Amino acid sequence: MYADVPTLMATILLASLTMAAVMVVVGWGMRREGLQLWAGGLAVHAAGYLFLALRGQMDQTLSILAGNALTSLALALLLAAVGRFYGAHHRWLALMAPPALLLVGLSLLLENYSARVILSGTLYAAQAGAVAVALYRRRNETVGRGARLVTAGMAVEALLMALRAAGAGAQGADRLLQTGALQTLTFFGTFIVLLVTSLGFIFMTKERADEANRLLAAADPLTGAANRRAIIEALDRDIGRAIRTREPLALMMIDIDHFKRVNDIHGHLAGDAVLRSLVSLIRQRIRTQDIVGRYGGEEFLVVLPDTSLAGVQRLAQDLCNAAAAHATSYSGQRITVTISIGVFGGRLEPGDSWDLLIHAADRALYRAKDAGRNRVETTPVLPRAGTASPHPETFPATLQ
Ligand SMILES: Nc1nc2c(ncn2[C@@H]2O[C@H](COP(=O)(O)OP(=O)(O)OP(=O)(O)O)[C@@H](O)[C@H]2O)c(=O)[nH]1
Repeated sequence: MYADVPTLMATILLASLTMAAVMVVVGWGMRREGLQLWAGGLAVHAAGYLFLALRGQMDQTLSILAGNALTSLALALLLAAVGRFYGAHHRWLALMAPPALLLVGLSLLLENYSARVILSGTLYAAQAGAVAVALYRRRNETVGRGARLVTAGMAVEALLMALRAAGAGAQGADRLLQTGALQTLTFFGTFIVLLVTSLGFIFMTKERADEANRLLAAADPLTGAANRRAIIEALDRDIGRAIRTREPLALMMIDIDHFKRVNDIHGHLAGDAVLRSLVSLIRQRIRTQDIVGRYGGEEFLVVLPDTSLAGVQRLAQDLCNAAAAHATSYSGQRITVTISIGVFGGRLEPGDSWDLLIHAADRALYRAKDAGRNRVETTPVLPRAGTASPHPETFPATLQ
């Protein structure tokens, strides 16, 4: 099936304009996400196709030069949009080099159709490939599937354009301008890529906003640690994994000693600063897979997957010493506190639940307080038998 080229061009033009309009609406007020740049790229793409489609009804040189330079500029804007999404600084000179190069090259090759297709196809392929590579490099920083759509779409576009250039090189014929299998393939391909990548980019911004909201909802606003619900959910999830893998799991319950005095002597805001600096002290010492969460006022939980009792004991003692040696500066005052830590560490069995672990760590903490504070107490034992639910009020709705 060979399709009529002007019809295909008009379809791409309309699709570009429609997607640009959709992005302007979706991205209103989100300038930093790059949606506006992507929409600008689509609008420029539409303008490029208008010049290309009007060949025969306008000056041919203008149609060729403007049509191709604008198409290349559109791809440069898409690359800029991806850069903006990741907060990178634009290197406008490098971005504008391909359209400028194309403009100069095509002016010199006006009489040679296949050379023009080879040049433009090669440059478009490089530009689309650059977008795919930029996204692929940042794959670990990206949440969701939107970026994968854009990466795949741009890789396909690069391939199509390379094919187009190679086809022109092989055929060396003016046939490409008319309807032909390759021509139809590249136009249909570009049409699909345009829709897939634009939707993918919208998903990217949406997924990132969702992730930011999710993190915000899971964080304790004062300290930035996971909030009570989030830390219990993390503990519950890691318990399930530890039971499956038979790896040990550890839990620390950390409580600031005589914290009431800090508030009474230095004020509540100074107390808040102490809480924040304790969390950063903990964070400096734990691994990336460990999670710290605020369980209550001045009580924190740290969940440590794949950690033995001996390992967590060393870490807890180190934390205890570090906290005692640390002073929080707050409006000219230097506030020192000590902490007590109750630790559970060991292997779990099917049926063990998060409230058992919290109960075990809580009991150890109680012993640490009882033994004079500023110390670590550990237990490898869970209060399994006859302990129905020591903290029934702490069940988050999602875990019931
Ligand atoms: N500044 C501040 N204080 C808090 C916050 N949440 C709870 N607190 C205070 O933490 C203190 C906890 O006091 P207690 O439970 O008596 O315990 P403690 O004084 O630390 O004594 P021990 O735990 O027995 O060593 C109370 O004074 C609470 O007001 C908070 O977000 N900010």
